[in-house]
Amino acid sequence: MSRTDISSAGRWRWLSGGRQRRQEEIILMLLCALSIPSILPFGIYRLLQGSWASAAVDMALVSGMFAVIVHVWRTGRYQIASLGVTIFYSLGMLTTVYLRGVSLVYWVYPTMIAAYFVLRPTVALAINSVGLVALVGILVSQLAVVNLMTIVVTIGLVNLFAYIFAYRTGLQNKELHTAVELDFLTGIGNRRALERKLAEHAQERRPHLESSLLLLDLDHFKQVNDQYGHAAGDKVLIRLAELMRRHTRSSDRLFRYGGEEFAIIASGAGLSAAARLAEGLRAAVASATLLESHPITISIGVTYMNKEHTPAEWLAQADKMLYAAKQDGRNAVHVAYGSDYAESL
Ligand SMILES: Nc1nc2c(ncn2[C@@H]2O[C@H](COP(=O)(O)OP(=O)(O)OP(=O)(O)O)[C@@H](O)[C@H]2O)c(=O)[nH]1
Repeated sequence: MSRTDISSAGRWRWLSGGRQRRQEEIILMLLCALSIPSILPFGIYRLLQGSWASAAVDMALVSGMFAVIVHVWRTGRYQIASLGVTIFYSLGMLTTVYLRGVSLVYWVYPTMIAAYFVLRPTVALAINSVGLVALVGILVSQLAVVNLMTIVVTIGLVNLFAYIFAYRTGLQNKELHTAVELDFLTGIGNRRALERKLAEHAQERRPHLESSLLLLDLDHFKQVNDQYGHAAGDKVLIRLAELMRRHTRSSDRLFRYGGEEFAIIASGAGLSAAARLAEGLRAAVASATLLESHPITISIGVTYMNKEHTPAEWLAQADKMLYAAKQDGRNAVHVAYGSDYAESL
């Protein structure tokens, strides 16, 4: 885990129950948690007034929010819960307006905006549009056309602005994520991207999606820098990344995780396929001209990403193999076979 990840995880630790949680989970739980004190007093007030139907709607909303918090807290699953909360909230809001009339239409605005916090903008817009049509159906007999139009136009504008804001924020987040995870020199993933991909694979529940990890290191790269200069060294790094791209599948993920250290997550590759890929890469680099008048070679350590082990253990195992390849005289591939690993050549 990078230092930034550790510090942001620390910031949310009190909310996460000691577990690392996605931002979406926390937003959904916070939204539900804030809804409870916002709705509960009205539910109690209506109970005291004897407005049983309205009180029942309020109490159902409060109980629903509480159930969602418990579900997301325990399972970490937020996608279906987000959709469920939005639909549940919208139905509650419509029922309240139906039961108590137009004076409660103010609840429509925060309810609809909340949808953009927990759902993709297009899904939120679709649900809110259906909600708006239903609202018009409820209010059409109670209001003059001009008043109904005012409500429709203001709700429409609130949705339009919320949609544009959510869409732009999503786009910026995506761009930021891409930029933060790219190696500026070679254009492949950086260490942060590698750590995220390893963590994702560790959490992947489908057992047939196996992968292997290759760690590659340029041999005697210091000599290249010392003899030809840093710019020539940079050119070698760029050319090596290009060669790696050509020799891997589009589903494989490439990273520069250190100065002259690269990694590949070979998707769908068991240990034998990964060993063949590593050997092919080693031979391709040895026979390519990455630097004119100077032979360039790489050493590679390979390990199977066994789900019984952690990302840190995969990295340590591959690093051990890389070290062994260096000890073996370099320009070599070492593969972690043994009882710990699922496959052998
Ligand atoms: N040009 C360039 N050089 C880099 C970059 N990052 C690290 N290096 C160089 O990579 C070299 C790594 O040297 P060492 O760790 O001694 O490894 P080595 O010379 O490759 O030796 P072995 O790994 O043992 O084969 C150093 O000279 C670093 O300056 C970079 O971004 N560009």
